[in-house]
Amino acid sequence: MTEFSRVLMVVNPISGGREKSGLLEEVKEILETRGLESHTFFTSGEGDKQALQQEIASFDPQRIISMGGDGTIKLIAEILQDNSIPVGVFPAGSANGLAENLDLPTEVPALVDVCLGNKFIDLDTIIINGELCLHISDIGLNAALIKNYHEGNIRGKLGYLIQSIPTLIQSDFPFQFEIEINGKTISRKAVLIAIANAKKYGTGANINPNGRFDDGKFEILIFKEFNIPQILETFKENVELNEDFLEIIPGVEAKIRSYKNIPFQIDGEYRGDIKEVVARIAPVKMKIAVP
Ligand SMILES: Nc1ncnc2c1ncn2[C@@H]1O[C@H](COP(=O)(O)OP(=O)(O)OP(=O)(O)O)[C@@H](O)[C@H]1O
Repeated sequence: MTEFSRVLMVVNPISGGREKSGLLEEVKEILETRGLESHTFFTSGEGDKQALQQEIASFDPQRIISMGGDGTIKLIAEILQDNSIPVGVFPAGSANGLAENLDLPTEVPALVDVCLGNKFIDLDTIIINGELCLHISDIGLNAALIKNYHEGNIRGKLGYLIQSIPTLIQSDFPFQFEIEINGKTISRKAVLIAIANAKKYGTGANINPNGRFDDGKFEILIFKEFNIPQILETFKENVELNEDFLEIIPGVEAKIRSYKNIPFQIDGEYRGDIKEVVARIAPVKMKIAVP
């Protein structure tokens, strides 16, 4: 028996390039069978923050289900600003970076069970250059790949794969960085530096094997070389990465500087070529339903 009655579905109708009316009907039917009242809010891509804020204020949901990609979860997090309303995640985006880390079931009824269940994590959130980050942000080669992916025509993992070769040829890595963390300033040459709340990228690559997204910290991941065997290692269940490839520094506040403008991304969205990244753990946590 669920101890609440109002469920708000927040649906991005275009996420992942997938039509989802059938999926939505299936979920709504399950909610109805359980005697739950549901509303559906469709994002439009414009003015969503204000419109969703109004919907939450008027419907007063006790549970929210996000049906979209990381951008949709982020929209909800920006509005909630605390962990009072638990959020269930229905992965329906192009990469689903956060969901990849939650070990969610794939069958619809089982996923609805998780979204409505009583097991939660208090997800840390990071503010990076003034923007909320739930999952992973990075500067360097991966962000260059995301930039080229968004400029290309092919979506999904194949699109990333197709963009990887021109990205590698065009990019003049390694880049020179200066990193301020835990009261120290260090210099490093790296192909990319990530600020990670989670363990895995949306592609499934396990780049931060000891990371936890509810420990009040993030990890700075310094990838020092482009090493294909080590990259392939990140797709294994028990990852062993050597220090010549990856250096990991946990922290709550950090500044990363590059001597020239290089691509930067937050949660899979390219955010321009920049020279400085400032990150700090935010006081706000997000309550996410997990299996
Ligand atoms: N109805 C809509 N039409 C166009 N864009 C929309 C719509 N609803 C939301 N968006 C945009 O979709 C983005 C969020 O997408 P989301 O992360 O949910 O899915 P995604 O498939 O992973 O996205 P992307 O393919 O951009 O990575 C935001 O930029 C938002 O403004």
